Amino acid sequence: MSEAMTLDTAPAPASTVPVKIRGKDVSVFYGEKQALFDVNLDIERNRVTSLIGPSGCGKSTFLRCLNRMNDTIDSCRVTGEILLDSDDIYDRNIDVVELRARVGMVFQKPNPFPKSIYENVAYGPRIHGLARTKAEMDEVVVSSLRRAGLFEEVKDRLDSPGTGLSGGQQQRLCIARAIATKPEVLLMDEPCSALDPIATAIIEELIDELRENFTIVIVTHSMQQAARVSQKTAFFHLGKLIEEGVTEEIFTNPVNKKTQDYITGRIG
Ligand SMILES: Nc1ncnc2c1ncn2[C@@H]1O[C@H](COP(=O)(O)OP(=O)(O)OP(=O)(O)O)[C@@H](O)[C@H]1O
Repeated sequence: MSEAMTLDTAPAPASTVPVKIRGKDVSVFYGEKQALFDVNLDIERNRVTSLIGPSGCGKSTFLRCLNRMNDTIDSCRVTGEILLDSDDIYDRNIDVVELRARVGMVFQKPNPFPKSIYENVAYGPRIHGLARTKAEMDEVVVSSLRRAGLFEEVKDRLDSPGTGLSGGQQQRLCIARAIATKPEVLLMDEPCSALDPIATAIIEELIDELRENFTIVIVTHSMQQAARVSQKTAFFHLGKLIEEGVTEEIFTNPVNKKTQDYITGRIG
């Protein structure tokens, strides 16, 4: 990766890609402690956006705001506005279960259910009523496994436990499970941190293919990974969004000194 070169380059032209999620003045508090400060960030449709920054800067907190996973933390309070297309996802009338079907999530550690490979993928479509017959469900399961790049490896053992797969296969199973409900957005919280380099490379390739059909937001500690997989990058520091823009610009021509310090390893 190139080192930051200058600090005085003109900003990139405004993007014309449609916005899928718009975060406006998003602040997050855990009890008295404020973890995010007035974050304004647009997530573009069918792009991969990386959230980067030092440990504790609020990347995962922001990611979890996007499908209201923070609702599961009692002390957590979110202010500001997050629009998914034109829907305010914090509106009282929003059905959170439906929201999480539209905005799926893949976690750091692969976490298949203690069920068969088939059932791991069929679970979401079943509870959301997305398949009426066994044939329809088979089709959803097979196509989700295919899209997750796992079908060929598991097609002869769909009834075996998902937990019996390798770590990288389990993570692809979790991706298949997440995309089986046909979400519009896929959130990935350090999806490769528990994987070896080969499994990581497979997931990174998959992310690139998936963006054709999904909008993806990924939290990563690896700047190399952000540079490889994302078209947009947002840099957070101490709960503030410091800088965001085209990935290549962020890594070669950051405007802010803190971004430059982070990408050149002086902070972090
Ligand atoms: N459940 C929680 N309760 C209280 N404080 C929390 C909770 N989750 C996160 N925080 C705090 O909020 C801040 C942001 O944390 P967050 O996990 O979003 O950062 P991060 O950038 O994703 O960090 P990392 O890269 O280490 O995962 C930190 O100070 C953290 O201690």
